Amino acid sequence: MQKIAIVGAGRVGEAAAQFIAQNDMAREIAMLDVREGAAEGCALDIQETAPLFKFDTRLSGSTDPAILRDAGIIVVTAGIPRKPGMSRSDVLDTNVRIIDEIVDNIMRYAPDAILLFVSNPVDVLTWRAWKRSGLPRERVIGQAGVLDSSRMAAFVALETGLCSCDINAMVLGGHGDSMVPMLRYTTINGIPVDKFLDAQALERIVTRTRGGGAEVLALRKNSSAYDAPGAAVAQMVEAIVTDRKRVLPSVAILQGEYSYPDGAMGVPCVLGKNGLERIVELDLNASETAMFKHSMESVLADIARLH
Ligand SMILES: NC(=O)c1ccc[n+]([C@@H]2O[C@H](COP(=O)([O-])OP(=O)(O)OC[C@H]3O[C@@H](n4cnc5c(N)ncnc54)[C@H](O)[C@@H]3O)[C@@H](O)[C@H]2O)c1
Ligand SMILES: O=C(O)C[C@H](O)C(=O)O
Repeated sequence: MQKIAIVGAGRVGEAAAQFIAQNDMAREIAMLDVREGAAEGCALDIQETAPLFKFDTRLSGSTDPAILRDAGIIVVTAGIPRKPGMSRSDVLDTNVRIIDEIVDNIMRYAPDAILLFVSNPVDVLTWRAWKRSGLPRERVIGQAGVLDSSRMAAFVALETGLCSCDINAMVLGGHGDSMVPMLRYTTINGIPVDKFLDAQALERIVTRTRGGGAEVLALRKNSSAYDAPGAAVAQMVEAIVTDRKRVLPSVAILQGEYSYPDGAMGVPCVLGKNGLERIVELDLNASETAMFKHSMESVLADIARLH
Protein backbone atom coordinates (compact mmCIF):
# COMPACT_ATOMS: atom_id res chain seq x y z
CA MET A 1 0.00 0.00 0.00
CA GLN A 2 1.45 3.32 -0.98
CA LYS A 3 0.71 6.98 -1.39
CA ILE A 4 -0.95 7.92 -4.66
CA ALA A 5 -1.20 11.52 -5.80
CA ILE A 6 -3.75 12.85 -8.26
CA VAL A 7 -3.02 16.16 -9.96
CA GLY A 8 -6.24 17.83 -11.06
CA ALA A 9 -9.24 17.46 -8.77
CA GLY A 10 -11.70 17.99 -11.60
CA ARG A 11 -14.14 15.42 -12.88
CA VAL A 12 -11.71 12.71 -13.97
CA GLY A 13 -9.42 13.24 -10.98
CA GLU A 14 -12.34 12.95 -8.60
CA ALA A 15 -13.77 9.83 -10.25
CA ALA A 16 -10.34 8.17 -10.24
CA ALA A 17 -9.80 9.06 -6.58
CA GLN A 18 -13.17 7.61 -5.63
CA PHE A 19 -12.49 4.29 -7.42
CA ILE A 20 -8.95 4.03 -6.03
CA ALA A 21 -10.10 4.76 -2.47
CA GLN A 22 -13.19 2.60 -2.63
CA ASN A 23 -11.13 -0.38 -3.72
CA ASP A 24 -8.52 0.19 -1.01
CA MET A 25 -5.61 0.51 -3.46
CA ALA A 26 -3.77 3.18 -1.50
CA ARG A 27 -2.80 3.99 2.05
CA GLU A 28 -3.06 7.66 1.20
CA ILE A 29 -4.41 9.71 -1.70
CA ALA A 30 -3.14 13.27 -2.11
CA MET A 31 -5.08 15.58 -4.42
CA LEU A 32 -3.49 18.67 -5.95
CA ASP A 33 -5.31 21.43 -7.83
CA VAL A 34 -4.65 25.09 -8.56
CA ARG A 35 -8.26 26.02 -7.79
CA GLU A 36 -8.51 27.10 -4.16
CA GLY A 37 -10.49 24.51 -2.17
CA ALA A 38 -11.08 22.14 -5.11
CA ALA A 39 -8.63 19.44 -4.02
CA GLU A 40 -9.43 19.86 -0.33
CA GLY A 41 -13.19 19.63 -0.98
CA CYS A 42 -12.81 16.62 -3.25
CA ALA A 43 -10.64 14.80 -0.70
CA LEU A 44 -13.07 15.46 2.16
CA ASP A 45 -16.13 14.50 0.12
CA ILE A 46 -14.58 11.13 -0.82
CA GLN A 47 -13.26 10.61 2.73
CA GLU A 48 -16.84 10.81 3.92
CA THR A 49 -17.72 7.76 1.79
CA ALA A 50 -15.18 5.63 3.71
CA PRO A 51 -17.68 4.38 6.32
CA LEU A 52 -20.10 3.47 3.51
CA PHE A 53 -17.57 1.62 1.38
CA LYS A 54 -15.47 0.44 4.36
CA PHE A 55 -12.09 1.64 3.15
CA ASP A 56 -9.13 2.89 5.16
CA THR A 57 -7.51 5.27 2.66
CA ARG A 58 -6.76 8.75 4.02
CA LEU A 59 -7.38 11.57 1.55
CA SER A 60 -5.99 15.08 1.61
CA GLY A 61 -5.95 18.00 -0.81
CA SER A 62 -3.93 21.14 -1.38
CA THR A 63 -2.87 23.82 -3.82
CA ASP A 64 0.72 23.28 -2.68
CA PRO A 65 2.69 20.89 -4.93
CA ALA A 66 4.67 19.77 -1.87
CA ILE A 67 1.70 17.45 -1.25
CA LEU A 68 3.22 15.24 -4.00
CA ARG A 69 6.15 14.31 -1.76
CA ASP A 70 6.67 10.53 -1.31
CA ALA A 71 3.95 9.58 -3.79
CA GLY A 72 4.67 6.24 -5.48
CA ILE A 73 2.25 6.87 -8.36
CA ILE A 74 1.13 10.25 -9.66
CA VAL A 75 -1.94 10.43 -11.89
CA VAL A 76 -2.09 13.64 -13.92
CA THR A 77 -5.59 14.75 -14.94
CA ALA A 78 -4.97 18.50 -14.84
CA GLY A 79 -5.85 20.56 -17.86
CA ILE A 80 -8.81 21.65 -19.89
CA PRO A 81 -11.13 19.19 -21.60
CA ARG A 82 -12.25 19.86 -25.19
CA LYS A 83 -15.66 21.35 -25.91
CA PRO A 84 -18.20 19.86 -28.35
CA GLY A 85 -16.94 20.29 -31.92
CA MET A 86 -13.27 20.36 -30.89
CA SER A 87 -10.67 17.63 -31.34
CA ARG A 88 -8.43 16.59 -28.45
CA SER A 89 -5.49 18.20 -30.26
CA ASP A 90 -7.23 21.57 -30.00
CA VAL A 91 -6.39 21.73 -26.27
CA LEU A 92 -2.72 20.88 -26.77
CA ASP A 93 -1.34 24.42 -26.56
CA THR A 94 -3.10 25.15 -23.26
CA ASN A 95 -2.49 21.77 -21.69
CA VAL A 96 1.18 21.52 -22.55
CA ARG A 97 1.87 24.64 -20.47
CA ILE A 98 -0.03 23.11 -17.54
CA ILE A 99 1.75 19.77 -17.90
CA ASP A 100 5.21 21.31 -18.12
CA GLU A 101 4.73 23.06 -14.79
CA ILE A 102 3.38 19.91 -13.18
CA VAL A 103 6.26 17.78 -14.47
CA ASP A 104 8.73 20.27 -13.00
CA ASN A 105 6.97 20.05 -9.63
CA ILE A 106 6.97 16.26 -9.80
CA MET A 107 10.70 16.24 -10.44
CA ARG A 108 11.15 18.53 -7.46
CA TYR A 109 8.95 16.67 -4.98
CA ALA A 110 8.54 13.07 -6.18
CA PRO A 111 11.21 12.18 -8.75
CA ASP A 112 10.92 8.46 -7.95
CA ALA A 113 7.21 8.20 -8.76
CA ILE A 114 5.57 6.36 -11.64
CA LEU A 115 3.62 8.90 -13.72
CA LEU A 116 0.27 8.08 -15.32
CA PHE A 117 -0.97 10.76 -17.70
CA VAL A 118 -4.63 11.31 -18.57
CA SER A 119 -4.81 14.94 -19.73
CA ASN A 120 -5.41 15.32 -23.46
CA PRO A 121 -4.08 14.93 -26.03
CA VAL A 122 -2.75 12.10 -23.88
CA ASP A 123 -0.25 10.47 -26.26
CA VAL A 124 1.46 13.79 -26.99
CA LEU A 125 1.48 14.94 -23.37
CA THR A 126 2.84 11.59 -22.17
CA TRP A 127 5.66 11.94 -24.67
CA ARG A 128 6.27 15.55 -23.61
CA ALA A 129 6.37 14.60 -19.91
CA TRP A 130 8.81 11.78 -20.62
CA LYS A 131 11.06 14.09 -22.60
CA ARG A 132 10.93 16.97 -20.12
CA SER A 133 11.36 14.84 -17.02
CA GLY A 134 14.24 12.74 -18.34
CA LEU A 135 12.66 9.76 -16.53
CA PRO A 136 12.96 6.25 -17.94
CA ARG A 137 10.02 5.36 -20.17
CA GLU A 138 9.05 2.58 -17.76
CA ARG A 139 7.86 5.30 -15.36
CA VAL A 140 5.95 7.56 -17.76
CA ILE A 141 2.80 6.06 -19.26
CA GLY A 142 -0.65 7.22 -20.27
CA GLN A 143 -4.22 6.04 -20.02
CA ALA A 144 -6.31 5.71 -23.18
CA GLY A 145 -6.58 2.12 -24.38
CA VAL A 146 -8.17 0.74 -21.23
CA LEU A 147 -10.99 3.26 -21.64
CA ASP A 148 -11.32 2.83 -25.41
CA SER A 149 -11.29 -0.97 -25.08
CA SER A 150 -13.93 -0.85 -22.37
CA ARG A 151 -16.09 1.32 -24.60
CA MET A 152 -15.64 -1.11 -27.48
CA ALA A 153 -16.52 -4.07 -25.22
CA ALA A 154 -19.61 -2.21 -23.99
CA PHE A 155 -20.72 -1.64 -27.59
CA VAL A 156 -20.15 -5.32 -28.42
CA ALA A 157 -22.30 -6.24 -25.41
CA LEU A 158 -25.04 -3.86 -26.56
CA GLU A 159 -24.98 -5.17 -30.16
CA THR A 160 -24.92 -8.87 -29.20
CA GLY A 161 -27.01 -8.73 -26.04
CA LEU A 162 -24.32 -10.88 -24.40
CA CYS A 163 -22.72 -10.42 -21.00
CA SER A 164 -20.04 -7.73 -20.99
CA CYS A 165 -18.00 -9.79 -18.52
CA ASP A 166 -17.25 -12.29 -21.29
CA ILE A 167 -16.12 -9.68 -23.78
CA ASN A 168 -12.50 -8.77 -24.37
CA ALA A 169 -11.89 -5.90 -26.75
CA MET A 170 -8.65 -4.21 -27.68
CA VAL A 171 -8.05 -0.69 -28.95
CA LEU A 172 -4.54 0.44 -29.80
CA GLY A 173 -2.99 3.51 -31.41
CA GLY A 174 -3.35 7.15 -30.52
CA HIS A 175 -6.31 8.34 -28.44
CA GLY A 176 -7.81 10.35 -31.28
CA ASP A 177 -10.23 9.95 -34.15
CA SER A 178 -7.78 7.56 -35.85
CA MET A 179 -7.44 5.15 -32.91
CA VAL A 180 -7.16 1.49 -33.94
CA PRO A 181 -9.97 -0.82 -32.71
CA MET A 182 -8.54 -4.34 -33.15
CA LEU A 183 -11.45 -6.52 -34.23
CA ARG A 184 -9.11 -9.48 -34.78
CA TYR A 185 -8.23 -9.42 -31.08
CA THR A 186 -11.78 -8.87 -29.86
CA THR A 187 -13.37 -12.03 -28.49
CA ILE A 188 -16.32 -13.29 -26.50
CA ASN A 189 -14.87 -15.79 -24.06
CA GLY A 190 -12.15 -16.58 -26.60
CA ILE A 191 -14.53 -16.83 -29.57
CA PRO A 192 -13.80 -14.27 -32.32
CA VAL A 193 -16.42 -11.52 -32.33
CA ASP A 194 -17.20 -12.05 -36.04
CA LYS A 195 -18.87 -15.36 -35.09
CA PHE A 196 -21.60 -13.27 -33.46
CA LEU A 197 -21.89 -10.12 -35.56
CA ASP A 198 -21.99 -9.35 -39.28
CA ALA A 199 -19.68 -6.91 -41.05
CA GLN A 200 -22.12 -4.00 -40.76
CA ALA A 201 -22.51 -4.43 -37.00
CA LEU A 202 -18.74 -4.67 -36.60
CA GLU A 203 -18.28 -1.48 -38.61
CA ARG A 204 -20.84 0.28 -36.40
CA ILE A 205 -18.83 -0.78 -33.32
CA VAL A 206 -15.54 0.46 -34.78
CA THR A 207 -17.06 3.84 -35.69
CA ARG A 208 -18.79 4.23 -32.33
CA THR A 209 -15.60 3.32 -30.46
CA ARG A 210 -13.57 5.91 -32.38
CA GLY A 211 -16.18 8.53 -31.53
CA GLY A 212 -16.80 7.28 -27.97
CA GLY A 213 -15.41 10.35 -26.23
CA ALA A 214 -17.21 12.73 -28.58
CA GLU A 215 -20.50 10.87 -28.10
CA VAL A 216 -20.44 11.37 -24.32
CA LEU A 217 -19.25 14.97 -24.75
CA ALA A 218 -22.13 15.75 -27.14
CA LEU A 219 -24.61 14.40 -24.60
CA ARG A 220 -23.12 15.94 -21.46
CA LYS A 221 -22.26 19.20 -23.28
CA ASN A 222 -20.51 20.90 -20.35
CA SER A 223 -18.08 18.09 -19.64
CA SER A 224 -16.36 15.22 -21.35
CA ALA A 225 -16.55 11.68 -19.96
CA TYR A 226 -15.25 11.01 -16.47
CA ASP A 227 -16.85 7.89 -14.95
CA ALA A 228 -15.35 5.40 -17.42
CA PRO A 229 -12.04 7.33 -17.60
CA GLY A 230 -11.80 7.32 -13.79
CA ALA A 231 -12.44 3.56 -13.68
CA ALA A 232 -9.84 3.01 -16.41
CA VAL A 233 -7.23 4.94 -14.43
CA ALA A 234 -8.06 2.89 -11.34
CA GLN A 235 -7.57 -0.35 -13.27
CA MET A 236 -4.07 0.72 -14.36
CA VAL A 237 -3.21 1.92 -10.85
CA GLU A 238 -4.36 -1.39 -9.41
CA ALA A 239 -2.15 -3.32 -11.85
CA ILE A 240 0.86 -1.32 -10.67
CA VAL A 241 0.23 -1.28 -6.91
CA THR A 242 -0.54 -4.98 -6.79
CA ASP A 243 2.24 -5.90 -9.25
CA ARG A 244 -0.26 -8.09 -11.10
CA LYS A 245 1.57 -8.07 -14.46
CA ARG A 246 -1.65 -7.30 -16.27
CA VAL A 247 -1.51 -6.87 -20.03
CA LEU A 248 -3.31 -3.58 -20.62
CA PRO A 249 -3.26 -1.25 -23.61
CA SER A 250 -1.31 1.78 -22.39
CA VAL A 251 0.24 4.85 -23.92
CA ALA A 252 3.93 3.98 -24.07
CA ILE A 253 7.03 5.68 -25.37
CA LEU A 254 8.10 3.65 -28.39
CA GLN A 255 11.79 3.13 -28.99
CA GLY A 256 11.81 0.85 -32.01
CA GLU A 257 8.71 -1.20 -31.20
CA TYR A 258 6.17 -1.42 -34.02
CA SER A 259 8.95 0.06 -36.22
CA TYR A 260 8.78 3.51 -34.57
CA PRO A 261 12.12 4.80 -33.24
CA ASP A 262 10.39 7.60 -31.31
CA GLY A 263 6.84 8.60 -30.42
CA ALA A 264 4.08 7.58 -28.00
CA MET A 265 0.96 5.58 -28.61
CA GLY A 266 -1.31 2.91 -27.20
CA VAL A 267 0.18 -0.59 -27.36
CA PRO A 268 -0.33 -3.70 -25.22
CA CYS A 269 1.89 -3.39 -22.13
CA VAL A 270 2.65 -5.50 -19.10
CA LEU A 271 2.04 -3.31 -16.04
CA GLY A 272 3.56 -4.16 -12.67
CA LYS A 273 5.32 -2.60 -9.72
CA ASN A 274 7.93 -1.02 -12.00
CA GLY A 275 5.31 0.63 -14.18
CA LEU A 276 5.68 -0.35 -17.83
CA GLU A 277 7.49 -3.69 -17.62
CA ARG A 278 7.19 -4.85 -21.21
CA ILE A 279 5.71 -3.82 -24.53
CA VAL A 280 3.99 -6.67 -26.36
CA GLU A 281 4.54 -6.48 -30.12
CA LEU A 282 1.70 -7.94 -32.17
CA ASP A 283 2.01 -9.17 -35.73
CA LEU A 284 -0.21 -6.65 -37.48
CA ASN A 285 -1.81 -7.46 -40.82
CA ALA A 286 -1.72 -5.00 -43.72
CA SER A 287 -4.87 -3.06 -42.80
CA GLU A 288 -3.92 -2.88 -39.10
CA THR A 289 -0.45 -1.66 -40.07
CA ALA A 290 -1.98 1.07 -42.24
CA MET A 291 -4.33 2.20 -39.43
CA PHE A 292 -1.48 2.14 -36.92
CA LYS A 293 0.68 4.25 -39.24
CA HIS A 294 -2.10 6.77 -39.83
CA SER A 295 -2.70 7.06 -36.09
CA MET A 296 1.00 7.50 -35.30
CA GLU A 297 1.33 10.15 -38.01
CA SER A 298 -1.29 12.30 -36.31
CA VAL A 299 0.45 11.92 -32.92
CA LEU A 300 3.81 12.77 -34.48
CA ALA A 301 2.30 15.83 -36.19
CA ASP A 302 1.21 17.13 -32.77
CA ILE A 303 4.60 16.30 -31.25
CA ALA A 304 6.18 18.36 -34.04
CA ARG A 305 4.07 21.34 -32.89
CA LEU A 306 5.80 21.32 -29.49
CA HIS A 307 8.84 23.46 -28.94
N1 LIG B 1 -6.95 10.05 -21.57
C1 LIG B 1 -8.26 9.89 -21.44
O1 LIG B 1 -8.79 8.81 -21.71
C2 LIG B 1 -9.11 11.02 -20.92
C3 LIG B 1 -10.43 10.78 -20.51
C4 LIG B 1 -11.18 11.83 -20.01
C5 LIG B 1 -10.62 13.11 -19.92
N2 LIG B 1 -9.35 13.30 -20.33
C6 LIG B 1 -8.70 14.60 -20.21
O2 LIG B 1 -8.41 14.84 -18.82
C7 LIG B 1 -8.36 16.25 -18.60
C8 LIG B 1 -9.24 16.59 -17.40
O3 LIG B 1 -10.60 16.37 -17.70
P1 LIG B 1 -11.71 16.75 -16.60
O4 LIG B 1 -13.02 16.39 -17.19
O5 LIG B 1 -11.33 16.18 -15.28
O6 LIG B 1 -11.55 18.34 -16.55
P2 LIG B 1 -11.93 19.31 -15.35
O7 LIG B 1 -11.98 20.68 -15.92
O8 LIG B 1 -13.13 18.79 -14.63
O9 LIG B 1 -10.68 19.18 -14.36
C9 LIG B 1 -9.41 19.64 -14.67
C10 LIG B 1 -8.79 20.15 -13.39
O10 LIG B 1 -7.42 20.49 -13.64
C11 LIG B 1 -7.13 21.56 -12.76
N3 LIG B 1 -5.88 22.21 -13.11
C12 LIG B 1 -5.61 23.05 -14.11
N4 LIG B 1 -4.32 23.43 -14.09
C13 LIG B 1 -3.73 22.78 -13.04
C14 LIG B 1 -2.41 22.73 -12.51
N5 LIG B 1 -1.42 23.43 -13.05
N6 LIG B 1 -2.19 21.97 -11.43
C15 LIG B 1 -3.19 21.26 -10.87
N7 LIG B 1 -4.47 21.25 -11.34
C16 LIG B 1 -4.73 22.01 -12.41
C17 LIG B 1 -8.36 22.46 -12.87
O11 LIG B 1 -8.44 23.41 -11.82
C18 LIG B 1 -9.47 21.42 -12.85
O12 LIG B 1 -9.94 21.18 -11.53
C19 LIG B 1 -8.78 16.90 -19.91
O13 LIG B 1 -7.63 17.28 -20.64
C20 LIG B 1 -9.52 15.80 -20.63
O14 LIG B 1 -9.54 15.97 -22.02
C21 LIG B 1 -8.58 12.29 -20.82
O1 LIG C 1 -13.33 12.87 -25.45
C1 LIG C 1 -12.62 13.54 -24.71
O2 LIG C 1 -12.20 14.67 -25.01
C2 LIG C 1 -12.29 13.02 -23.35
C3 LIG C 1 -11.64 11.67 -23.37
O3 LIG C 1 -10.50 11.63 -24.18
C4 LIG C 1 -12.59 10.57 -23.74
O4 LIG C 1 -12.29 9.77 -24.63
O5 LIG C 1 -13.66 10.48 -23.11
